[in-house]
Amino acid sequence: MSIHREKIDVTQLPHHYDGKVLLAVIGGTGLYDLPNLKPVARLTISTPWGFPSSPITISVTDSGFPVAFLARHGQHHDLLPSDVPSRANIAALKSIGVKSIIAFSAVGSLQPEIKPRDFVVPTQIIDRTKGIRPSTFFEKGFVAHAMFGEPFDLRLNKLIGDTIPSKGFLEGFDTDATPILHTKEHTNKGEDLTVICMEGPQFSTRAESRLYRTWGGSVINMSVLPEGKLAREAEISYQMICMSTDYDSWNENEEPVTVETVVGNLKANSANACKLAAKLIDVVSDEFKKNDGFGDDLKGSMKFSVSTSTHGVKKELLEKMHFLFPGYWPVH
Ligand SMILES: CSC[C@H]1O[C@H](OP(=O)(O)O)[C@H](O)[C@@H]1O
Ligand SMILES: Nc1ncnc2[nH]cnc12
Repeated sequence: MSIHREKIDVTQLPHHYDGKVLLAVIGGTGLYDLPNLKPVARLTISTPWGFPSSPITISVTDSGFPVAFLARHGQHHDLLPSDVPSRANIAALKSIGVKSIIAFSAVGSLQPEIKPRDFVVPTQIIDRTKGIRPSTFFEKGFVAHAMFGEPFDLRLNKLIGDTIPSKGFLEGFDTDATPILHTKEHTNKGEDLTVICMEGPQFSTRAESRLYRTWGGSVINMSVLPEGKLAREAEISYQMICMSTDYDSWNENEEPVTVETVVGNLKANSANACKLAAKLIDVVSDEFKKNDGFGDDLKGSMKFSVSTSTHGVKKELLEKMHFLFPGYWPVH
């Protein structure tokens, strides 16, 4: 994929895009656009759960494959982790046809071998949020329970691990950093890589950080939940790519993490993050082009995960759910 150097004023782009967009990238702290792609539309989408964090930019790869991009904390990073409108974000992406999401996140490392500027493809999550974030599309009157034992899409996870080399994936790139891509199968001896999701916005105490290490935590952030849960409910395959920016607070020999450290490493590593994002988009778009059901593993899963008899559900609730699942449950 070549770098798209021509600067385009995204505010002047069309506000509609004809056609489905199968892949989305959610950008976290430090990743507010996809500079390697050509933007072709910018959508403002209203959902029954409000507006997303930012307009959704549709860009195309050199081969014309469209990718949606959403900035999790807003274009100017004005949303706290607890205030990210994750339901609107996921619902808006679903409404334009998205089947797979690659979500980027800046994380603290809980393990010495995960160095600042390394990337991690996690396989498990521990929830340390405080229950203040809306974390389901369902509500009183319409009850459903999604599977979440494997919180990330294992097919997407394996595809990334198998096609992007753990070392040297940035070869030839203008950087003095030599990051590693940590994956369960290729660098972690088949052991899960676990992301702890805390509420924030304050960072962890040393005691908390040490506790998470005893729990088997690999990295820590404030954003994989409820995003991952909502993607699961929306039947969208979801994988987070973590970029390590600091050693959190567990290491007695180092100062506890500050935003300065996080932002310093993000800035120094942003070209690497963009390069990795571009590679991942190419790999996933090739998979979609095979047209063999990639991204469809969850299709239909929520239809049969509902506990409430749909005859008893209020019309307004069913209509709201039809934004996500058109045609699933008939409105009587
Ligand atoms: C600025 S450090 C804490 C902040 O960074 C991470 O954001 P994201 O996951 O969106 O990259 C972390 O989760 C916190 O929200
Ligand atoms: N140490 C940390 N804790 C939580 N979120 C983070 N994002 C980046 N570093 C982090």
